[in-house]
Amino acid sequence: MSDILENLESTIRQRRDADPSASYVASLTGKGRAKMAEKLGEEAVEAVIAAVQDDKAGMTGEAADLVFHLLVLLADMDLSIDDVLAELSRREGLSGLDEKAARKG
Ligand SMILES: N=c1c2ncn([C@@H]3O[C@H](COP(=O)(O)OP(=O)(O)OP(=O)(O)O)[C@@H](O)[C@H]3O)c2ncn1[C@@H]1O[C@H](COP(=O)(O)O)[C@@H](O)[C@H]1O
Repeated sequence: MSDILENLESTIRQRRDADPSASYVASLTGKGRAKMAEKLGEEAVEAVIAAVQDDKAGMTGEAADLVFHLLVLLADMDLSIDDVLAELSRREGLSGLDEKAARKG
């Protein structure tokens, strides 16, 4: 699974400087970080709608769009999926409820 994410991350990094008329990644990158963030938000809303409608096929597609646009934004911030996986690994075994309680003191 993470091979697919790593390959996609590598493709996105290569495509950032491609011809925007031939590459969606290059075209979106050229529009700037605010536009990338806006697209991520749009895809998140579309995923929310698919979830509320219990549309499993729609959700699969929207989740893929969401992950793709997240990777585009991470690349723009010079972050990688490995950074995110390291953070998830750090949290492994720590209950979200315990973490919330610790934050609230
Ligand atoms: N995984 C994806 C991927 N998922 C979604 N998308 C594109 O993301 C866009 C999503 O935008 P919307 O659904 O909002 O559609 P839209 O209305 O056309 O978009 P806007 O006009 O609002 O920007 C669509 O154009 C999709 O085709 C993707 N584009 C590219 N990839 C991967 O990135 C690689 C490089 O792509 P290029 O940079 O285009 O060569 C590809 O080989 C794929 O592996």
